[in-house]
Amino acid sequence: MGAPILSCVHKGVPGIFMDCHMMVAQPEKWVDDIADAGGALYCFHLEATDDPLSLIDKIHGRKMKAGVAISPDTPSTSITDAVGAAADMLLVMTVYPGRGGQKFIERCVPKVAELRARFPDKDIEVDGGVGPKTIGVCADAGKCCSNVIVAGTAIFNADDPTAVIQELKDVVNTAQAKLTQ
Ligand SMILES: O=C(CO)[C@H](O)[C@H](O)COP(=O)(O)O
Repeated sequence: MGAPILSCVHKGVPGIFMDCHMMVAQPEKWVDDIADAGGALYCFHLEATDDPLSLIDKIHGRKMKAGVAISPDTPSTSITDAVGAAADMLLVMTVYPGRGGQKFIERCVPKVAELRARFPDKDIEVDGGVGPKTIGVCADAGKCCSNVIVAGTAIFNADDPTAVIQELKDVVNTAQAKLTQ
């Protein structure tokens, strides 16, 4: 989806929070377009830039939140303490970027735990192959603790998408509640 579609969605759904995951080369180029289209969060891939801190500044300068994504083969330690502190959200991809419907890559899960240990107050998102069978390991307090979930196939292919959304939310909310006890 490009900026023109985002603009239409923004106009049609007032108040929508558009989390824009930019699987693009040269993510610096699209910040203004996405901001002008009403993007609320601009998430770029760490692998796609040489200067993540300047990019985060640029995103914040356009009044958007900044997300930093890592692909399955990128270690979580590539997100330095400075980058993690500057970002608003960290995204651990649990499939290779490119298309929906891929199998969840469980070996990526420990990266969520490592990031949660270093950045206890950040939003940490998982994206790729997440559904009722895999949500537990993504959300489970104490083991992993991602609090933002992207799910495509599990919802769009479900007989009852509303029920699946509720199930995913319930698992995350239960895990988050354990954390505050
Ligand atoms: O963009 C993606 C991969 O490039 C996402 O993983 C995808 O949109 C989520 O879909 P699914 O839940 O089917 O993995």
